[in-house]
Amino acid sequence: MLASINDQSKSNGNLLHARVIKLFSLVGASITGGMCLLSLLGNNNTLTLILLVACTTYLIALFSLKKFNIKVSAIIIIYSLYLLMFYLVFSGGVAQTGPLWIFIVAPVSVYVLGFRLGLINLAIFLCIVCIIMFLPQHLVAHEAYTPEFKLRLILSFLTMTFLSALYEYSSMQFYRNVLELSAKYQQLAMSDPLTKLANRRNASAVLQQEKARIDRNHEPLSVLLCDLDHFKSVNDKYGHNAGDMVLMELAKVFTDNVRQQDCIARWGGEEFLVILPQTSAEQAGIIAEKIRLSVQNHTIHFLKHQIQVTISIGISQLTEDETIDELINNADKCLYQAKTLGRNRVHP
Ligand SMILES: Nc1nc2c(ncn2[C@@H]2O[C@H](COP(=O)(O)OP(=O)(O)OP(=O)(O)O)[C@@H](O)[C@H]2O)c(=O)[nH]1
Repeated sequence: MLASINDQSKSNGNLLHARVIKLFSLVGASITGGMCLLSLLGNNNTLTLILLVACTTYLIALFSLKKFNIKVSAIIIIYSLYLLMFYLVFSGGVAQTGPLWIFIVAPVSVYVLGFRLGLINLAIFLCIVCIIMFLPQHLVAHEAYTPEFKLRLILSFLTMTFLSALYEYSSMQFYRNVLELSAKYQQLAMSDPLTKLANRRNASAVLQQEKARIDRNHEPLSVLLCDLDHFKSVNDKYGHNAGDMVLMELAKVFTDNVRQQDCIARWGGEEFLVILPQTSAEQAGIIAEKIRLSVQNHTIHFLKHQIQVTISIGISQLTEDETIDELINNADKCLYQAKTLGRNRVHP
């Protein structure tokens, strides 16, 4: 149950990520589309063609977000953006303004690729930009920038990268803290503070889930309702702290005697509910007897006292047309029978 709540938080995060990537693609397509028209009017054919390709690529990224997944769109956005920037630095764009656009690469990279991968990609990106700018003209003819311009471009790009990484890192930490905190509060809301077992609310949710499951696969499900015998006298004789200790120890005994897939809950004060999926009443009887004997043979040490307790157990198996309330009521009736027949026993 807790895992599913955490999964839900993560899928909400993914949904937000998908929305932002969608926005990036839309903004990218609109800007490159607009710039494409401007360069067409300015008769710059090569730039027009490149911007048209970029605009189409962003539209493909937007489309692939609906058809495929976020990762494909993210890769398309980032690497097409890099290629466009390399071209703008190489050609100088319009009146040497091309390199100004490289500043958008830093925040987009760390957001889309994440902190680590984003930084690695930015380092490689900057190296390639430097190679383009410092490439000797006699090797490949490209836009020539003054040394001052190149130095300032690199320094301001590094500053932008640092700020973007810092922002991404702090929002990552914040997101992690929120996830941890929400898991902690969910844990508190679903478990019993004394025994750390599932609480009644949690057990009810598990029962509803199991009911929905067996309505489909028709597998048996049984419950054991266990109640401590004469627990009041334990409290009266040894004190309330000793009583608490008994409850905590019993929680361990229960846990040691059931399978991983079973759920043990503190149903009430000194009442425990064991939910046994894929278990018939007959099989549940064997488990109940095992638990009863383990409790009987277990000695609880509290200060200088050695406390021994017993439990009574009522068993009920869920039938096809039965509700969860009816299942628990039946188990309660069996438990009552076990108590009237002398306690320290399993019924039926
Ligand atoms: N120490 C402690 N005692 C609790 C807790 N919750 C319930 N109890 C006690 O459990 C006792 C239950 O008493 P009863 O309902 O009379 O039942 P019983 O003495 O176990 O007798 P039978 O069930 O008839 O065998 C009460 O004394 C409650 O105070 C708890 O969290 N800690």
